[in-house]
Amino acid sequence: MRPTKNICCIGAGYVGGPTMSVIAQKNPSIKVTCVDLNESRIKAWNNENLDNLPIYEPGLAEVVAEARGRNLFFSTDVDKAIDEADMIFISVNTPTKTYGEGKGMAADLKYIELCARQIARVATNDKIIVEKSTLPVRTAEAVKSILDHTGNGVNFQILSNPEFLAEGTAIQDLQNADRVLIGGENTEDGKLAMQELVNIYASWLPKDRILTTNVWSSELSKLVANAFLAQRVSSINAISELCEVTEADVQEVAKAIGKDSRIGPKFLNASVGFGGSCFQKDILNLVYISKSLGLNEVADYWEQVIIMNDHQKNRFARKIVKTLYNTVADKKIAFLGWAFKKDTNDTRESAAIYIAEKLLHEQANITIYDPKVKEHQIFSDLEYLGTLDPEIIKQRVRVVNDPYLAMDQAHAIAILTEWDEFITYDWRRVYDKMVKPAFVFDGRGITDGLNLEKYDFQVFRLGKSITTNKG
Ligand SMILES: NC(=O)c1ccc[n+]([C@@H]2O[C@H](COP(=O)([O-])OP(=O)(O)OC[C@H]3O[C@@H](n4cnc5c(N)ncnc54)[C@H](O)[C@@H]3O)[C@@H](O)[C@H]2O)c1
Ligand SMILES: O=c1ccn([C@@H]2O[C@H](COP(=O)(O)OP(=O)(O)O[C@H]3O[C@H](CO)[C@@H](O)[C@H](O)[C@H]3O)[C@@H](O)[C@H]2O)c(=O)[nH]1
Repeated sequence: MRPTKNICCIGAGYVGGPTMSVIAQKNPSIKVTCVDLNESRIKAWNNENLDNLPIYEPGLAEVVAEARGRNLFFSTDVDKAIDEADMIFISVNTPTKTYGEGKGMAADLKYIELCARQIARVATNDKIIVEKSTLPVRTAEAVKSILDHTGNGVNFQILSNPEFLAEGTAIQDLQNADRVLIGGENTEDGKLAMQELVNIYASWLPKDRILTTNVWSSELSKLVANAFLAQRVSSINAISELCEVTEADVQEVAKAIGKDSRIGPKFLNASVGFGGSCFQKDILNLVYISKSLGLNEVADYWEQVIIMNDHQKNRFARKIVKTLYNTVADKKIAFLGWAFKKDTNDTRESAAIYIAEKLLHEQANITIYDPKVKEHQIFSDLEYLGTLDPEIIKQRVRVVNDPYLAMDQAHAIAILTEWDEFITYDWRRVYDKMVKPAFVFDGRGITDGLNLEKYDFQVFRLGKSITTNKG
């Protein structure tokens, strides 16, 4: 097996872009080419102005500035990059299927299959293929079958190397990963291929954080990691509802249980619901796999994590309507935040989209401010739902660049993303300009330290009963 001098990554998205940037930064002697069919995305990756990269991630621009043009390249010439590469990462999207068998549950593997067929068609020498995308367990079998039966007598080794970075902290997560997981075949060639990939990560990570397993354990571990993380959020969200009716405070409960080292303090923030492109998709995939294998109790167990998440979003929207005297019709509701979490411009599956949908069905007017999400993205998220009349969206939704403008003359504020800047606002000024009584619905648990009640706000924070300065 020849040493890896040339890497190609198919898919320059939220994973491919940052991951290849860090691999290139840490391995200056390896040429890394990230390719994508999406021309505007590649153009943005090549933009001179680093503020215009297609993805916002703290620290990403600095890494790209260091490696781009040295040993990091972005291109739309997929065939050329495949042909030149010793190792090919597949980092394309694997969304939930929207058609046919498994619709709404299974992962759509059409992009993966297209990549495998393209590699098989173009490759003229042996290559290591790395599954970077999140895939159902045993996908490597299908990839191998396509490569082996339509190839040109070329040998392929398939590795599974799922990515665990979280958006908003991608660069930090990549540079200081808790672990890297590499699954491969237990054969001579399989072990050599795994070693090639271990070497790449070992240029910056301690060896004991690089785990090697069989392919199936690696593929399945990715789905399981996300299922466990999301389960913690749904668990604490379930408790938040119980807190609201018992005068317990979910933040105090989370702190108390998190001190137990067996439970740990992370991922216990009650919220308006988890979003992002991964949790829901990957759990649905796990549920689908379990059902397909006849493991109905296993499927039901994990499905409950999603059911609780949907419930949390619904009840937050209902709480707003109920508190505003059972009607939000023609009232102005200010949204602080649209991204699914702070420090990202990604809005996929963001809870804010679903809260807006419900309030628009109640004929509310919504004014949205998010420090990183662009107006066209917000409108496209709402139109994509397919449940709202486009005319209604146009009439009732406004996106503004100034948070004070968003909150001016609002009946209520809904905090839907935990952006740090929200707690720095002049809340006295906000209060003075709002319709009274002025309500704040905190879906992210960030307002406690602000003591908004002192300005006479009526505050609902998930997991705590409504509070006013009168107690
Ligand atoms: N977003 C995350 O935080 C994250 C973290 C870990 C794992 N993952 C997984 O990584 C995978 C990619 O996720 P993402 O968020 O980067 O998706 P993305 O949609 O941002 O990027 C995927 C890119 O692949 C490109 N693409 C698709 N088919 C192609 C082809 N045949 N040739 C060239 N380019 C092609 C698309 O144009 C797109 O730009 C998914 O399986 C996801 O589950 C995502
Ligand atoms: O205590 C918490 C923690 C998270 N969330 C929400 O959960 C969602 C997901 O957050 P996070 O996991 O931080 O971001 P992702 O980028 O979706 O990352 C997850 O999904 C990725 C894609 O598979 C994995 O690689 C990561 O390890 C995994 O954390 C967001 O809406 C968060 O606001 C909460 O509501 N409460």
